[in-house]
Amino acid sequence: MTAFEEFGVLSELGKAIEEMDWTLPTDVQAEAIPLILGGGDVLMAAETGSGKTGAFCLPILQIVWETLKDLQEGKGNKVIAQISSEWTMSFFDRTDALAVTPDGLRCQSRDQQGWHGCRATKGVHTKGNYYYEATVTDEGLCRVGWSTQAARLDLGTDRLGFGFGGTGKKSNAKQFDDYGSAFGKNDVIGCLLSLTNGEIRYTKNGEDLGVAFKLDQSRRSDCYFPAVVLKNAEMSFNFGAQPFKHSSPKDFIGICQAPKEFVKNNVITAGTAVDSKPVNNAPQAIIIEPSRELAEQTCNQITKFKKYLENPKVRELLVVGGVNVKDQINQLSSGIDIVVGTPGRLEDLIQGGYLALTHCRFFVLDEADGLLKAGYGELIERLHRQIPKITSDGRRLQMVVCSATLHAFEVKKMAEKLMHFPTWVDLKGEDAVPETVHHVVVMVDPQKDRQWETLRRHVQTDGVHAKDNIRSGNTTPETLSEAVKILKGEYCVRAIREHKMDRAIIFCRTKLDCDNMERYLKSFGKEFTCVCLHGDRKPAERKGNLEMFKQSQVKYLICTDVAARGIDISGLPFMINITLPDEKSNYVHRIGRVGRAERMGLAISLVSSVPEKVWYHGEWCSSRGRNCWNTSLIDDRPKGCCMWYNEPQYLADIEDHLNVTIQQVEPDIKVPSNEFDGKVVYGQKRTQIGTGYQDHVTQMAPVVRSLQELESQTQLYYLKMHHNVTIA
Ligand SMILES: Nc1ncnc2c1ncn2[C@@H]1O[C@H](COP(=O)(O)OP(=O)(O)OP(=O)(O)O)[C@@H](O)[C@H]1O
Repeated sequence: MTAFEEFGVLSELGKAIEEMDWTLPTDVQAEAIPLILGGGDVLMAAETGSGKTGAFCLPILQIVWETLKDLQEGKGNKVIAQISSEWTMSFFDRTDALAVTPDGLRCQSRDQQGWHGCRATKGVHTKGNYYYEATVTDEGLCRVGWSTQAARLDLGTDRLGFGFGGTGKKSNAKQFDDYGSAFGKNDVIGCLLSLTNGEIRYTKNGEDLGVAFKLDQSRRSDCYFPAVVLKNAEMSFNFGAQPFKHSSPKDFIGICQAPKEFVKNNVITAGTAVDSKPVNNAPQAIIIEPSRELAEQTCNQITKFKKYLENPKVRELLVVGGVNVKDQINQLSSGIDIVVGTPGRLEDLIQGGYLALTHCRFFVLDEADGLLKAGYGELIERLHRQIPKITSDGRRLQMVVCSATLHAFEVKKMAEKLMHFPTWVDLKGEDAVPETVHHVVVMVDPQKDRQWETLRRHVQTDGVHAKDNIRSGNTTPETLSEAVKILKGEYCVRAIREHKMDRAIIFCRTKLDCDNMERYLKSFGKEFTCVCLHGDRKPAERKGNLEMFKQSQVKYLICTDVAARGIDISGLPFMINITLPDEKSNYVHRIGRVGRAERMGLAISLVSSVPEKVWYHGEWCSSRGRNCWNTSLIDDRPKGCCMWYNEPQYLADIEDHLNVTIQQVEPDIKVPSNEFDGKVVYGQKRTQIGTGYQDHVTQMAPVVRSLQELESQTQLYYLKMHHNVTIA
């Protein structure tokens, strides 16, 4: 049995994992896998390269496969049997996109296009006057009332259903007539059925709205069930088990007190109800990733894990922008179980009706803080609203949210709003850098280092100073800023040579900086082979370039923050930050491209000691940077597209956030590795794995000894005081 199987992972998955040389689960995997398998919502905060992808992909893949297997064996609907002795809304007599909470007393549908309905587990017949309350708990369209078992779930659209809607209309047999007044959020609608008089009436916040319907004589012996239909709305129900908000009108009793002989159970129960069979374009899991590269990487990981999961096969699909959408639509319609994608394309397919959320039971936000900071919060909420909170086979939607920098305000707010009693898997309690990453900064000071005045070959700069009249010899902020840009190119080459970097990822601030750096490195010929990865490169080129770098066909990958998160290049030894990111969490992600999976890595950040003028194209820039030469500052009038970048401030912010002082090295970029780990070979597995247990024991021994002595003294005192024992 593999170590993973001990955590409840299927042996088929264990076999695939073994082939990948994963002998032991990482800490985050050991904690998160059982939680997800157990049905919980999880917030997973763990350092870069600690194996978070496996921690959510493995249990999800397992549950998806087990569900498919159950269906194949005809056990699909077995999952829950609703407690039949209670009056609740039915988990079974409902349409797919309507969710019922586990207590059966709240219904929700987040489909904005269609109506979705549900009936109660019991109904009344023959005799008596009955009352229940329905409260609007969220904005949207609702219709509530009574229907027979044979009525359509779209209440009020046939002769057997009687509804009162939020727009102030009553409806039966598709006839909508004015009645009472409109109602909305927080209004309490009382639904009254008098079988004695053959009448249906309603109250709104306790006020009687009068008779709404008279039941035909021929229909009086039917059994009537509380019923609701919702369009992007939510209602809660009280059948009388709790005190009513407005006491039931005279001669009416709470429906849950109806005498047994006048009550019938809803015949649609587990086993006969809504089919939980998969619908082709309705996957069981949706995983959202912030970049195409990361989505592809996660999807590939699933493909590797499922190698031995046979009969049925789990079908995964990558849904990202920049690729032919028709192929994705075709694959969706031919059947899919797990979808991994970027937010924009996912939403396009969902809104177009090509991807349905009705069977989704896992909603995963990888790099969640990044998604939220990139402005996808609303999109995430929109999708979450459309996913039924209880799936068609009666299981609760599970949300998994992860990142190496999950300790962000936005994440906590979102978790409170969308997640269901989530468990934090948080090994450090704050954003942290793995011990395998040796990160240092080099100050680039153009006043001390005047090489820039004489360098014959240097990197082409970004042109922000085109109109700034810069000259060597003068010391204007503009000249020093230009000098920094030139020096940074030089320092980058120096870092590469000093550490004999044959593989490194180099982060620049802008796409233009990347292009310039690429040209500069290429100017050295074969010594520095490199490729570029940023948002202006075509998808095929991006993919090809990343692959070339992964396969070591080129030495350097030059990229913007598009590659900061998640990208996993095995054993990558070095990274260079040409400029620090202004978003502190991205520092953690960028340097986390090295030092992954227990291998050592060196991250060098170049930090300008003087302000550096840089491009900053906001929404006011009509071309969003392409061929924009507006070198005025953003504070100028008219507004320009440049700003002064204060790197020492960003460095201080990062140090403050991580609660560390980052080691500074001299401009010769010699890194004293002894302070880190004298025997370090970047790119290799760390020599001292684990907690340094032996050292630990030696350190702790005297403390344990003195504790033991204290304990023994205490016991002696106790015996002396209470039993008057004299001990020699
Ligand atoms: N149990 C394991 N044993 C050995 N290697 C593992 C194990 N789990 C994951 N890995 C490897 O560790 C590397 C990092 O994993 P992964 O990409 O999931 O990290 P992550 O925590 O998602 O990092 P990031 O925060 O940067 O996205 C991968 O190459 C993966 O194959």
